[in-house]
Amino acid sequence: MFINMNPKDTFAQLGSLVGGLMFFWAIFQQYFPYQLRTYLEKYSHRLVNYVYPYIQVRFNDFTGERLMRSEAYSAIQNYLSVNSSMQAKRLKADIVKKGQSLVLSMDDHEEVADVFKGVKLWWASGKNTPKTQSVSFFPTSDERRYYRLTFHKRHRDLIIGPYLKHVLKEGKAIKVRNRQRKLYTNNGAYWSHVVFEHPATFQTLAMEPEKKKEIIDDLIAFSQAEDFYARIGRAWKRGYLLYGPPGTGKSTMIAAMANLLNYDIYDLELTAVKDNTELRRLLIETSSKSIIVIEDIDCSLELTGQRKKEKKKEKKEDQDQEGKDQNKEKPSKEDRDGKGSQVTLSGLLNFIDGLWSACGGERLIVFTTNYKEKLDPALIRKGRMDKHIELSYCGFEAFKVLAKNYLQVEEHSLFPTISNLLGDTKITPADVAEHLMPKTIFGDAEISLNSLVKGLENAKEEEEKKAAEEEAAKKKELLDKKKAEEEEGKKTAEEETKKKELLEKEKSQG
Ligand SMILES: Nc1ncnc2c1ncn2[C@@H]1O[C@H](COP(=O)(O)OP(=O)(O)OP(=O)(O)O)[C@@H](O)[C@H]1O
Ligand SMILES: [Mg+2]
Repeated sequence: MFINMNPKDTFAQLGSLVGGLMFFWAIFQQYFPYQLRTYLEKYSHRLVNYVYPYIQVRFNDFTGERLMRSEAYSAIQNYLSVNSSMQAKRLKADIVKKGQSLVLSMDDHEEVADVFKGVKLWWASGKNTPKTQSVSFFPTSDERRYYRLTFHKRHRDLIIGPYLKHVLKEGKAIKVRNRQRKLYTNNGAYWSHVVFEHPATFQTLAMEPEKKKEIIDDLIAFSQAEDFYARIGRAWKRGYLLYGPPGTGKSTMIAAMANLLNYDIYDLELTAVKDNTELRRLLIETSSKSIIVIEDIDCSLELTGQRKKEKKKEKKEDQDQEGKDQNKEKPSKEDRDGKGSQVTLSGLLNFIDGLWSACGGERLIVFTTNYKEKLDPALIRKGRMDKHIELSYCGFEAFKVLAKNYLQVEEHSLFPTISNLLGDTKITPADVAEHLMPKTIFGDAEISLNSLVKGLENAKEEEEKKAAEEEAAKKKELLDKKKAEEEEGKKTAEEETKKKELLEKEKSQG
């Protein structure tokens, strides 16, 4: 009768046989005296347990008196989505990420099998419909769903312990992967968010392949290092400093990081934060699996007291020095509306090191700047900013990534010329990308590459002109200095002779 059935089903059949017998008992129960009845019930349960060596665990979708949605139920639902879509015949589909993807789960009264460390077990879905008088073809809100896990009692320790832990962890991870990610920005002391849908990935990011691989490996190692951080007693966070000229891909890299790790982004505008207390409050509100970004840290952190004065002086000197250089000073909010943030460097440092990071884990902190040398060394020391990544002008390897992405071209006769020109010129990936944008509706690669060559030649010419001008200015400066020195020497010599003459005159008179 039970040939070709899995052992659990065989026992289930046996179980229903025993159940049937018990049903008949129930009918006759009424006619038996009470004591005899309880005696029989006790032994019938023992008999069932003896014949049916499987354990069942039930996970309801709502738990507690106030009927809270069970976290375990939704984790199990996510965990079973892969098995369900392969094994179950009747499935339920749900849309996540605002219509971007479908998640399948098994329909009511379906069963799927799973294997853990060589042990087979079964998950069945079911629902309890409340006993009501009225008959309805539509689902009622009182329906309670559940998952029932069945396994052999000799695997009790393995399933109750490691297996269920594994199910919950995996289920939560799948949920995180399926969730709609968010980009948070602070409006004063409060975060507001929009859906984060930046298409940048590390594949589309133009930079040398080895450097890119190193960063990806570092990020993945971090995201999987929960146990390691717990073991060494450090908060699970990591700081990145991205520095380089404007248009070299700092912001693009942050988006690629978020897309790689499936993290949310908190874009913190420091100049809009009133003081350290507000800063702390904002940071405590950030969730785990997120990147906290402070862009242009050199511009946004206005320091109070002595440091502020020093910084202003420094800024002025730097501006004098850089002159017409492509200086991209952004006015701070203080400059814009006359009342500024009181956030101090020490407040910021406390936030990076501080206890706030103990609540929840998995956070990246990313600072970007165009001028790394302007930053206070305390801010960027190891342990605070663990990894310093320079994003620089476009080299040939980075160009090849852009050519492949923008033009779908991996080889071209113009490549050697472009390679030479890139070696001699400082051009940002943003400028290269602009040349590679399709110029016609057909997106002719030849036209784009020629435009780039022309752009590079112009840039080279300008750089040479600038260098020649600088050289001439330097020469002139040297000449002027020499002239001034000569004149100074002449002046002192004249004064000396005058003094001598005066002395001699005094002597002859005396
Ligand atoms: N390395 C790169 N790879 C791919 N695209 C890039 C890269 N760098 C720049 N771009 C392109 O140039 C544009 C500007 O880049 P991005 O905003 O990332 O620069 P940034 O370094 O953050 O500049 P800023 O210092 O002004 O904030 C992006 O939209 C992107 O398309
Ligand atoms: Mg940027």
